Amino acid sequence: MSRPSILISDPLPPHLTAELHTAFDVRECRGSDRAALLAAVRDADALVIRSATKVDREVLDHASRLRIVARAGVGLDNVDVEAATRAGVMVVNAPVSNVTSVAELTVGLILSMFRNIPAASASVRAGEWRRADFQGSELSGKSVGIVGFGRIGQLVAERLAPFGVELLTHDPYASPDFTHARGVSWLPLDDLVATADVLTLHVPLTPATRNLIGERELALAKPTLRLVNTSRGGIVDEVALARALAEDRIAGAALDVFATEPPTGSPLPHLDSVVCTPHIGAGTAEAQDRAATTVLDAVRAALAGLPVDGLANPEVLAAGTAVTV
Ligand SMILES: NC(=O)C1=CN([C@@H]2O[C@H](COP(=O)(O)OP(=O)(O)OC[C@H]3O[C@@H](n4cnc5c(N)ncnc54)[C@H](O)[C@@H]3O)[C@@H](O)[C@H]2O)C=CC1
Ligand SMILES: O=C(O)CCC(=O)C(=O)O
Repeated sequence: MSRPSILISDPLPPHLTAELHTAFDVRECRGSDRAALLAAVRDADALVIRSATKVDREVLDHASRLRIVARAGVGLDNVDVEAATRAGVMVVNAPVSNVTSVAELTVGLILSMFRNIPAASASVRAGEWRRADFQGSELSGKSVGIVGFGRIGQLVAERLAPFGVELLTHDPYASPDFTHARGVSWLPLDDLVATADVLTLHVPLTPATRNLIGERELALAKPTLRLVNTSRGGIVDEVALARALAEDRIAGAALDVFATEPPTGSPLPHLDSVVCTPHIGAGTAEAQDRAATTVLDAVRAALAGLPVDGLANPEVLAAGTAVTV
């Protein structure tokens, strides 16, 4: 009998994938290369992805043997979970794997903006010594608005509290009692945007959150607002953001994520008031190890016909459509 086949289409830590080879036929491809993905997924019993692989109906249609899609990270916006469920394919992610890493990057990006760290560093590297040009502001005493009070939003609040900031949040699914118990005031989104000196986004990308921060919201902001996006590019209307920054209607933005990655052709990375990073919120050894361990355990269980913890679509198993290989 042939060994079950695992297709890995985004990079995972090699020291964790090496041991798979003893029990499985492990193949790799680049998920961003659509033709390669469609060809390779035909023989796959499990598909392991990160954010660069889009698993939509076309991929599922090419994958008649597929039992499980395992997303080594949090966001499932690149997986059509509904279509997978209809196809009887389990979907699993690693929801707590990178929370600390993203919260820490968020704090770093906020401080980078307040103290002009990237520009000051580039200037010294260029042989300059322009101290007066890099006068910044203290974070202490400022209002920080957290959009989305889930795992990452809550940890960002916890990490920022010692800086002496006023913590505010908007999350339609978190009650004011819940946020107040954690020292964070709950506000409607418009009030949050209008009050904040820092607005940091921690929501999933869904039809309801696409362009959550657009022209109308940015028009409510104070000119001192600094926006941080370590969630997903599509949550901010990038055209409206570029306009608000170019017209000095807000003070700055720090962006780890973009609507299209890499953001070829976008004016945002070229604006002096923008700090940007290439989607590295989860880019730490610890987070990558946690994410890979979680999803590879799920893959091993699924391919052995054992129960899989934390499925994003448990109804697949309830319907009895998952088949033991
Ligand atoms: N830059 C990176 O490398 C990473 C980015 N992410 C992104 O961060 C997102 C958030 O992650 P977690 O906090 O772990 O997810 P989570 O599911 O724990 O929290 C998301 C929160 O957003 C809230 N929410 C949903 N719709 C909202 C709306 N319209 N307005 C305000 N709040 C809303 C939910 O109620 C929930 O509390 C992920 O979905 C992912 O897209 C996650 C990990 C790494
Ligand atoms: O490492 C990755 O794939 C990106 C992490 C991410 O964006 C997520 O976990 O949602």
